[in-house]
Amino acid sequence: MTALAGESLACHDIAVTLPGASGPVDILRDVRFSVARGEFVSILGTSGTGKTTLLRVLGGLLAASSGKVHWHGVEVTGPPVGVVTVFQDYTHSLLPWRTVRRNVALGIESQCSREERDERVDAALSMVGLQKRADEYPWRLSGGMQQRVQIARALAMEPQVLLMDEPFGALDAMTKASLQDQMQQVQELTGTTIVFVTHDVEEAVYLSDRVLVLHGSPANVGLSLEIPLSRPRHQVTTKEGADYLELRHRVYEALGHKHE
Ligand SMILES: Nc1ncnc2c1ncn2[C@@H]1O[C@H](COP(=O)(O)OP(=O)(O)OP(=O)(O)O)[C@@H](O)[C@H]1O
Repeated sequence: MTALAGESLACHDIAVTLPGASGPVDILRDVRFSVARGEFVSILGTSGTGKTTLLRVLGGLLAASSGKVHWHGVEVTGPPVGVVTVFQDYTHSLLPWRTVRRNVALGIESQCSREERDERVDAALSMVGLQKRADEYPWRLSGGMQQRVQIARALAMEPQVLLMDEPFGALDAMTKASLQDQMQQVQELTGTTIVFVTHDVEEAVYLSDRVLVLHGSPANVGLSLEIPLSRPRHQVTTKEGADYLELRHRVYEALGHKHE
């Protein structure tokens, strides 16, 4: 199958059934959508709807029970080169005996010369504002900084697609807002396609070009909503706009929160 022009990832009728305590459980059914190159797509849904499961299928970390994922028109049968996943749990993904710099280098060590590796690590650290902490150990850094190290590691791999599973879920509101803005800048600079799982409606509307809401059991895409807010976006002014509030309202409704 050839990819449509500008298409990056595409899900064709994905279904996932997983073993449950009392037999197989259908988690996802008839999930179909595509993500354009350079697009920022968020996936929302109530707890347990299958967001992480869908992200794992997209990243080739879990095989769908039926249906296919295509990456530039080629079927995904394992983690594709160029598609990198960032998880919420930064504490377990950083190696405490390696400095920040050497943690960031982890994914590219065997792939490039020392000079190129150093250049890519420096560029990634600068994108997340951590150049000055490069020679420290990650356990000396705050939670937000540790998550930035994990993101820098993914960026050093120069991915075409970043799959992010609630990357800011464990952070306080101020740190989260600052990382959201850093992600906006990184995407503007690199043109990376981002698929972003979150529980946070405000975060999804603020960051995305499109929001997908999973619903039902088994779940499929209940809402696919374009977010045509101008960029760059601003934490205060964007969120005060009537268009932002209307989009946020529609996402809440799709999640089942009705205003009486
Ligand atoms: N390895 C597994 N084996 C069996 N069932 C699983 C497995 N992983 C997830 N599940 C089940 O699949 C369903 C969807 O889980 P998933 O983690 O994808 O949901 P989610 O929308 O990401 O949830 P949350 O928002 O709470 O993180 C849940 O019912 C979960 O119990």
